[in-house]
Amino acid sequence: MSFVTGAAMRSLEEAAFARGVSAEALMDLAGEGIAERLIEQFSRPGSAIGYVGKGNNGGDALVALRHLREAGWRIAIRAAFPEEEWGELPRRKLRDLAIAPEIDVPRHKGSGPFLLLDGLLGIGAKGALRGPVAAMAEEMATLRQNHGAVVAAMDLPSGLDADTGSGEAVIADLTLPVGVAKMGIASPNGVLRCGRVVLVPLKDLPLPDDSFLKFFCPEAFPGLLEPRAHGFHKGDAGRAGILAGSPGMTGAAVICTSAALHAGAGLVTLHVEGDFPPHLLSAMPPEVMVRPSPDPVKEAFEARHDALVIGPGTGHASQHYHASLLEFLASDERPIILDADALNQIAKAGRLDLLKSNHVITPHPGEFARLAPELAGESAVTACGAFVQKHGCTLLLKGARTLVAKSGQAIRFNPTGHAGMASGGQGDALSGVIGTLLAQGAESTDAASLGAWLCGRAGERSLANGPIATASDTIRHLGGAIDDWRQRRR
Ligand SMILES: NC(=O)C1=CN([C@@H]2O[C@H](COP(=O)(O)OP(=O)(O)OC[C@H]3O[C@@H](n4cnc5c(N)ncnc54)[C@H](O)[C@@H]3O)[C@@H](O)[C@H]2O)[C@@H](O)CC1
Ligand SMILES: [K+]
Repeated sequence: MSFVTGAAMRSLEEAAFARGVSAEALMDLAGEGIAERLIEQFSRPGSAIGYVGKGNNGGDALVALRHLREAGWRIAIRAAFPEEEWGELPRRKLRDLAIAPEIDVPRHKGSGPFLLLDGLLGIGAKGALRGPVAAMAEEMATLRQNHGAVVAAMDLPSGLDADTGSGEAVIADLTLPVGVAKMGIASPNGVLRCGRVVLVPLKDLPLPDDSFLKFFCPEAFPGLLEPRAHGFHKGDAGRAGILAGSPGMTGAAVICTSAALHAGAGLVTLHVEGDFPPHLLSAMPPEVMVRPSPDPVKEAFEARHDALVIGPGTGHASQHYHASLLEFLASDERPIILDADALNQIAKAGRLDLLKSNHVITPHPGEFARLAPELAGESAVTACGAFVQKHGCTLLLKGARTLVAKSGQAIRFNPTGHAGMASGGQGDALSGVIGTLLAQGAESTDAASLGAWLCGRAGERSLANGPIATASDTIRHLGGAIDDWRQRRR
């Protein structure tokens, strides 16, 4: 599913109108879809306040409020303008609700979540927020900052340019793009202001599939992660060989192997140097086969693994380990994921020529800067595109929103995950999951983007227990994330 510009979105709507779909029907679908998604995000109803401007974006918020009220939420409206100045459609939606906008700043009464629906501006936003719209945006920001309110943006955070993503827009916790994600959401400023992005597909809107940037979600990529046949055996589930951990960084090996197991690998083997502390080996999941050796890299490459994961926590391994890694990489054609210290070694040795189409690399921005210093200052989307034009591997660039790129394919934007996951170990878990998917035969960009989606979703599932998700939390919730993908839960 492509990202679109504001103008392309208007054309899609026009095409739907030409087929006889009414603007009101689209708005009703949008508002209902938004409410459904919001209800899924919270374990119980609370208070929801719709902040509405004059345009159709406010109409989306009003329809969503009606559905939230039916689901047991207390609702209220704050309007930036008197009703006489509103467009025809939002006025109709206000009449359906049969309540009047509040005069004063509302307070959160009762229990449950305190939700603000940002329906001030959508793709009709032009320039900086001004007048009463700016004042309402300020009010939402204060309630978010000081009163624990959660801001959910209808279509876009108000004031965000749909195409460029520029603008001192509302900062949302959750953005619900209507029909198709708008380009601005993937911009650096968009990523900072949108929070989690939960797409609301509209069945009456044809979905374009032609852009250089795609939104990675279950509807758009059917067929990945199919349920297992009854006769499935561990050989079908993939043999993952893992080169991870070194003295002082043994936890990376525990996390990476656990994640590989919980993602469904049939057999997981960890290859480590012989001086790996034995008491730490005992911290390893019992299902993992641990192979200490004077030459673990050689052993890993010579074993019958379907895929290799290389690099989490290997920074303190021996010189020989690093040197033989570069040597074996040059000739092995198996799917291999290269993370963390493996990437640092490649950058240090200036051996980017080793990166081939069977490799998935998963740098964070610091590691990426070491691999491609010439791309410093470029946006993540531009940098990914430029990098894969030069190198044949699949690139997964971590960040507030992870991107996956490979030459000749559209760049994929992963919408899952949240800032509470910003901690050491999450990358080790991600590489274990991707390693499993590669070992099971997934194509490299599918393995990388699905790995990112699953880990992000697992972290989101952990939000039920608080705002921080450690790598162990992510691993614990991987099974639920797999269910979510299969059941197309967003
Ligand atoms: N067109 C349709 O059929 C549908 C539209 N939908 C929703 O409608 C939105 C677009 O609606 P509209 O085209 O009515 O536009 P908006 O609701 O985005 O806003 C337009 C209004 O905002 C004012 N405005 C623009 N920039 C401003 C700024 N910087 N500061 C203060 N005021 C500003 C304009 O004067 C205009 O009155 C979409 O983003 C989506 O949420 C959905 O309901 C689906 C169907
Ligand atoms: K909005």
